[in-house]
Amino acid sequence: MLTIALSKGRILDDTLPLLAEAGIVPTENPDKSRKLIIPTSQPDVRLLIVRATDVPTYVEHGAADLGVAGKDVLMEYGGQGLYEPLDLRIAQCKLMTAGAVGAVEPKGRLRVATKFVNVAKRYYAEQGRQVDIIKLYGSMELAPLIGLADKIIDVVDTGNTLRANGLEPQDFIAAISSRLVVNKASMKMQHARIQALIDTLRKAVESRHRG
Ligand SMILES: Nc1ncnc2c1ncn2[C@@H]1O[C@H](COP(=O)(O)OP(=O)(O)OP(=O)(O)O)[C@@H](O)[C@H]1O
Ligand SMILES: O=P(O)(O)OC[C@H]1O[C@H](OP(=O)(O)OP(=O)(O)O)[C@H](O)[C@@H]1O
Repeated sequence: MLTIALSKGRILDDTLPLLAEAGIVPTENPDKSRKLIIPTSQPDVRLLIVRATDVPTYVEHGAADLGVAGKDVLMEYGGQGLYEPLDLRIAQCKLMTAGAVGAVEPKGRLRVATKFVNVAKRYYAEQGRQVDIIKLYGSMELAPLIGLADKIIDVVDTGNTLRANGLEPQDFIAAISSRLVVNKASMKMQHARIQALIDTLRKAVESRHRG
């Protein structure tokens, strides 16, 4: 059995057409189903529906052989526990700092609200900047508006969410897209099968971006 961990929403929506090119089609619509284990057209391939931030955990521990996770999530998760053989070039955005339009940087310690605590610590450590990191789980844009933090670190695509809340993007941290991740033991034990799937997905990604 090959088990693939995916999260609902944009990753699922953008990954299903790629899996379809490898002949893997869920037997029911995972967006509508309440089931968390979804069989596919291939009797020995199943999908696990997990939270986006949990994908690396499932794959590293071998509960899933493969998964699809945003580079932001992988940067935050850290470690060497997973193979990351393919950039699927889906769910593309940027990891940025952002703050209130026209805000002046505080002289003392900067307060930064984010769900990417490890990324934030690394980023400001590299800059030699003293910061207080405030962990949030969502609605980061609220923090500077309400005086909880001076800045946020979040993913930005169109910038609409920032604009709608009187914030502006500031410093670029990383280009983000979703990656195929593979459990290290699975890669050894089921090498031919997983490599064939990686090759098919790579071709599907390349043909999409050709021309
Ligand atoms: N506005 C966006 N445009 C493009 N890609 C995005 C955008 N927002 C997030 N992403 C990417 O898609 C991935 C999945 O995002 P999604 O919104 O589905 O989950 P999430 O809300 O971050 O996770 P959770 O539901 O566990 O809180 C993110 O990790 C990021 O890489
Ligand atoms: O620059 P933009 O195009 O506005 O995109 C950025 C927004 O997209 C994501 O939220 P999403 O829409 O996924 O909702 P979520 O908070 O439920 O993840 C992210 O958390 C930002 O708030």
